[in-house]
Amino acid sequence: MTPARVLAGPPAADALLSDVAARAARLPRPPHLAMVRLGDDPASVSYVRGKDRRAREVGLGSAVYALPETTPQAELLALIARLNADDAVSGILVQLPLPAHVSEQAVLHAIDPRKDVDGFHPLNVGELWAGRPTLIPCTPAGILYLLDLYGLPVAGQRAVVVGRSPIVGRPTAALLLARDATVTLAHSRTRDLGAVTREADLLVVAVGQPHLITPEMVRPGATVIDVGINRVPGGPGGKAHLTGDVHPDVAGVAGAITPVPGGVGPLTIAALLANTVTAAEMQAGRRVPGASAR
Ligand SMILES: NC(=O)C1=CN([C@@H]2O[C@H](COP(=O)(O)OP(=O)(O)OC[C@H]3O[C@@H](n4cnc5c(N)ncnc54)[C@H](OP(=O)(O)O)[C@@H]3O)[C@@H](O)[C@H]2O)C=CC1
Ligand SMILES: Nc1nc(=O)c2c([nH]1)NC[C@@H]1CN(c3ccc(C(=O)N[C@@H](CCC(=O)O)C(=O)O)cc3)C=[N+]21
Repeated sequence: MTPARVLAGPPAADALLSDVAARAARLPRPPHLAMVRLGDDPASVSYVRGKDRRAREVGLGSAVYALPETTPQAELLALIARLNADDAVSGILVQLPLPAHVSEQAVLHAIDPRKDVDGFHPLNVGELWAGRPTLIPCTPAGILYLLDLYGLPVAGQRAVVVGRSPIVGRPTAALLLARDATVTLAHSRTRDLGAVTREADLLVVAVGQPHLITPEMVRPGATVIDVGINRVPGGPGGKAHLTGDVHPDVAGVAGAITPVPGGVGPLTIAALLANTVTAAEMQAGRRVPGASAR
């Protein structure tokens, strides 16, 4: 079989970001993204830095609130309340995971749903599952953008999503359903995972286990989206390197596949900035919530 087509993320992200920049330039003032992170987890620091840099590159305002790991929940909620009330702030992102003394649920409920550029507020989650998406979680939005850009069909496809987290698996399943795929959502309690994944025309894997998906679990010709980002030892010079949830040999079976790194990750960031512009457009009265996304 011919090796799978590689669905490269960076060119797709650039295409989305050029549209983001054009939409931002049409607004009366630049959309502004406020990002909050607690503590100094190296991955979080690096992701937030990447988002901040890309935001500026496309003409968005951006500010990072780097708070100590020990910040009390009440203080974090007070900051969110200030950002909610500030008309100059279009979008708010609180980087996850949060330290154990802070309730993720309390924080996500506190963000104004119209500024919720992660799409994690229960109001936006509900709209997504009702098929009326407004601010869509960034990784699922990025995956759909990637599929559309590479001309891969979604409607009518048998889609299997492995992983049911609130930030990736669940909203991806909801979005694929809104786009008329026939969706199965698999997880750690799924019996005979391989039998389920082999049914997929479109397989999305968001688990966090290196090389969980092996070639015999994939239907020949399927499209495989590898969301996993795992840091494993044994990279060049003995350093850790990044690898996905999908075994590299799957490229010999699949019809199309996303690499890690350089696949879904860059689209996640681009989708966040697209959401920031969407939020700013809604706040400027230029867009009706619910009239988007499909
Ligand atoms: N590229 C990007 O932009 C992003 C990448 N990621 C990466 O994606 C991966 C997943 O992240 P996230 O969703 O936050 O992870 P979570 O740990 O929150 O969720 C993992 C999910 O995988 C399921 N799972 C665990 N083991 C198995 C198994 N053996 N078989 C089937 N399902 C299993 C779990 O099932 P159960 O619910 O039953 O426990 C759970 O639903 C990570 O590697 C993360 O780094 C995350 C966000 C963005
Ligand atoms: N509130 C919140 N919103 C998020 O969207 C969110 C979050 N919290 N917490 C953590 C996860 C993870 N995430 C990624 C974003 C970009 C890359 C990315 O750009 N990855 C590059 C490589 C990056 C590297 O080299 O480490 C790539 O795949 O090519 C990865 C992962 C967003 N998340």
